[in-house]
Amino acid sequence: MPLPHVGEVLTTPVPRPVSMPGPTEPTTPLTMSKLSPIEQSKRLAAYIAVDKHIFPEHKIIGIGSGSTVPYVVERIVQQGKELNKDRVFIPTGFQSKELIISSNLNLGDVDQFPTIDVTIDGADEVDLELNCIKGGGACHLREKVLAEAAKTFILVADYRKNVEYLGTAFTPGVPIEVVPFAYAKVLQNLHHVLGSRTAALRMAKAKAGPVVSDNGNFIIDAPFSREEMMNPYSVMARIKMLTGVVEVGLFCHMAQAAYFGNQDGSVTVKRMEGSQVVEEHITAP
Ligand SMILES: O=C(CO)[C@H](O)[C@H](O)COP(=O)(O)O
Repeated sequence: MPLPHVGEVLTTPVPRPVSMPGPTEPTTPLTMSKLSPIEQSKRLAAYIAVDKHIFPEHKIIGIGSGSTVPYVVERIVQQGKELNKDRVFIPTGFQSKELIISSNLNLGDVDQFPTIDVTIDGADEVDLELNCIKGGGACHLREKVLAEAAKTFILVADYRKNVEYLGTAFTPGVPIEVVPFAYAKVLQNLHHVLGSRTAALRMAKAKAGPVVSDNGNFIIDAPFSREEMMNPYSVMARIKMLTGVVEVGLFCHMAQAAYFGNQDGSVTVKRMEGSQVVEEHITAP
């Protein structure tokens, strides 16, 4: 699939259910769709990330969680059955597992494929150095395993997630997965040892009681000060030392690039070049 160039008009088939045959799909500019502006920007970021990073030689692909990732899968499906028949897709949780199955893609797991060619995932926020907060959907344990297993780890998000420092717009705090029997002790340590005074157990919305992750664990959301979040690695390391913590939703120095769909139809790309993060803009009118 040819890659879009800066300034190129990116066109795409009109989305349809993946199981529906559609040999003669009309081509419509990407930004002329009925999606809301936010959804359009998520889709733009996802499509460009797939075009730039998922190549025919990539056979083992990690699929993240959240509301941006369905557009990643939509674009991968558009690469065609021939390319996808020899690929295996590894999910980061229940949602992406269902997405892979309903898109008629081959499902695998990271215990069969501990090395992944490319993982593409969403993010709750990404900072200047490509560190990110993940776990707004409580999937960050598996997400981190798939990010670490990947030769290339790519983030996709809308413009609201593109920030200077973590914790700017995403205010609930750092998502922390904990084993259920240890949650009260971990909370106490967060409050009194690490100084996250308002750290709280994440409660379910349509169920009485706490959110339970795909791994059967609880989630704590722990806010930290701006000053502390300027060094997310240190925050992550201190939380991870607490007994009972399974994983922390701070992904530091893991992503090679992040794609942010903007309201004006452009995409901001932040990518690692050596040890520097460089930023560029791709226009897809
Ligand atoms: O970390 C995650 C789930 O645990 C998601 O990737 C994150 O919440 C982003 O989701 P969205 O694409 O809906 O903004």
